[in-house]
Amino acid sequence: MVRVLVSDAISEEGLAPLRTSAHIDIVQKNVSEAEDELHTFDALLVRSATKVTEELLAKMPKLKIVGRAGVGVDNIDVDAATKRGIVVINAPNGNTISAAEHTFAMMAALVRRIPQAHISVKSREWNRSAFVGNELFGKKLGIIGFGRIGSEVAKRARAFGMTVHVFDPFLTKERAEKLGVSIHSLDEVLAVADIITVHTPLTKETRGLLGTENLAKTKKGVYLINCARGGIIDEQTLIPFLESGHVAGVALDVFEQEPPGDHPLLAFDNVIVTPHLGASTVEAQLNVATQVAEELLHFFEGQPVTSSINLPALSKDVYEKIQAFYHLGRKLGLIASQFMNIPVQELSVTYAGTVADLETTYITRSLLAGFLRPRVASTVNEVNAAMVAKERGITYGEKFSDETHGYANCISLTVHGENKTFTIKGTHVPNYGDRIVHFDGVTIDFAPEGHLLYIQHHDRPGMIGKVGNVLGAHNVNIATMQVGRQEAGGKAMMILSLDKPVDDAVLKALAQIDDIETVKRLEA
Ligand SMILES: NC(=O)C1=CN([C@@H]2O[C@H](COP(=O)(O)OP(=O)(O)OC[C@H]3O[C@@H](n4cnc5c(N)ncnc54)[C@H](O)[C@@H]3O)[C@@H](O)[C@H]2O)C=CC1
Ligand SMILES: O=C(O)C(=O)COP(=O)(O)O
Repeated sequence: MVRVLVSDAISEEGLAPLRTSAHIDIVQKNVSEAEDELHTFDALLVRSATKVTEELLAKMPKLKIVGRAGVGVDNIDVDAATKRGIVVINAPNGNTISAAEHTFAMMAALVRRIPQAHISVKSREWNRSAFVGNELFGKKLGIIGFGRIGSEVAKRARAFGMTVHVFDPFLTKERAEKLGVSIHSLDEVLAVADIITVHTPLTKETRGLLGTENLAKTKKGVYLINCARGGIIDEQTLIPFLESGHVAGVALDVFEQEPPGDHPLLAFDNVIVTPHLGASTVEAQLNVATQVAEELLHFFEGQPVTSSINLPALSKDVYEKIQAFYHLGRKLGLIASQFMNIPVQELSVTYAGTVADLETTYITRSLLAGFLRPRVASTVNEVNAAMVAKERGITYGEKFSDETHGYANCISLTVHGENKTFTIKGTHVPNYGDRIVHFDGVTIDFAPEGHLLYIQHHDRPGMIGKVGNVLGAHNVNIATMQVGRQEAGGKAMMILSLDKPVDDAVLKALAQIDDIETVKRLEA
C-alpha cells in the first residue's frame, strides 16, 4: 500500500485519480497533525503552505516523491530531497491563466483604486473625486520574467492597448516577436515602464531584484505588482519609495513572510493586497491537483514522470524508447561496480548505434545509480546519482561512437580506478533481452541476469569439466555457462549463471583448481 500525505488544501475532485487506486491510501492532515505517522508515508502532496525542509524529510524515511500542486517550489528544499533520492514534481501549467488573470485584476484595481473605493462606499461615503485613477491604455508595462505567466499577462496587456517591455535574460528574439513585445535590459525596463510586474521564480538572483538601487531607477509615479513571490520586491526598501511618492502604488499577492502579520506596508493606502490568491480559482486548483495526482500514479506504476524538478524531463514516448537501455545501463553499472571493488575516479560511457540517438542522459543516470548502489548505504537512484557521484569524487562523461561491434546498439562503460581499468559492453536485442558482449578485454556473450559467477583462468583443456565437477560436488546447478578468451592459451573467462547464490566454501574450492586466477560472485 502506498501512503500519501496531503498536507495542504488540495482540490478533492483533482485527487480523484488517486482515490480510484486500491493501492493508494490518502491521509489529509497538516504536518503537525500527522507528526506521529510521518515515517509511514511514501508520498507528500503540498501547495505553498507546507515547508518541506530537511528536518521534515529526515522524519519521513520512506518518502519517495513530493508533489507540489502548483508552480513555485521555493517552499521545498529541493537539494535536500535530491540528496535523499526523493523525486520532486510540480504542476507547472495548471494555474498559469489564473495567476495571469489575477495579476491583471490587481493591475486594474491598482490604477483605478478599486479596493480603496470599495471600502469607502461600504463605509457609507460617496467621494468620487478621491478615487480618480489612470487608464491602462497607452501605458508602458514592464514585465520582469517572461515565462508562462509573464507571457499570458503580456497578451492581456496588448489587448488593453499597452506596450510591453520585457526583461528576461533567457527570452529569445523569436519568441518576443511572436508575442509582440520588445526585449530590453533590466535598466531600460526600469527607466521606461509606467507599471512593472514581476513574474520570475524566487532565486538567489531575483531575491531583492527590486530593491533600493533598482527602485531608484524607476520612473517617478511608477506602479509595482508582485504576484510571483514575496521578496522579489524588497519589502523594507519599498517603504521610503512609497513615503516619498516615487512609487504611486503597489499591488501584492505574495509576501516575504506569509501571512505578513502586522507589516508596515499594510498601513499604506496605496498598497493593495490579496492573501496569495493567484492560483486560487476552482479551475486552477482542479488542474494542478489533477496534474500532480496523475503524475503520482505514473510514478508508483513505474512510469516516467514528466514534470520533475530534479530529474531530466522524459515523455512517455521517449521513456518507452529508452526503457530497455535504462535497465541495461543499470546492470552494466552494477556489474562493473562489483568487479571494480576499489576506489574509482571516472566512469566513461559510450553509446553507439540506435541508442546513441536517444535521451542518453537518463540512461547514464541509471548506469551511475547501478554503479553506486553497492557502494553507498543510502538510497541511490537516478534522482541523486549525479550528486552522490560528485560527493565521492567520481566524475563521469558520455561519448558517442559508430563502433557497434556488429550489434544494432552498444553501450560501453569504462571504469578508471587506481591502477586498474575495467571495460564492459552490452547490447539490447529487442524481444530477446540484454547481452553482455565484452567483459574486461574478453569477447563473450551472456545474459546479465540472476546469480552470476565469474571465473578467470588460463585457457587450458579440461577447465569446464573441472569447474563442473566442483559445482556438482557442492550440489550447485548451472543454468548457463558462457566462455570466452583473449587468444588461444591466454587469458580466458567463464560466466556461469546459477540457480542459487553460491557460498564462500564453493568459491574457495573453485579457486583451488589449477589455472584458475579469480573467482567472483556477481549480482546483475
Ligand atoms: N501568486 C500565485 O498564486 C502564483 C505565483 N506563481 C509564481 O509566479 C512566478 C512565475 O511563474 P511561471 O510563469 O509559471 O514560471 P516560468 O518558469 O514559466 O517563468 C519564469 C521566468 O522567469 C525568468 N527568469 C528567471 N530568472 C530571471 C531573472 N533573474 N531575471 C529575469 N527573468 C528571470 C525565466 O527565464 C522564466 O522565463 C513563479 O515565482 C511562481 O511561483 C505561480 C502561480 C501562482
Ligand atoms: O503555484 C504557485 O507558485 C503558487 O504560488 C500558488 O500557490 P498556492 O498553491 O496557491 O499556495
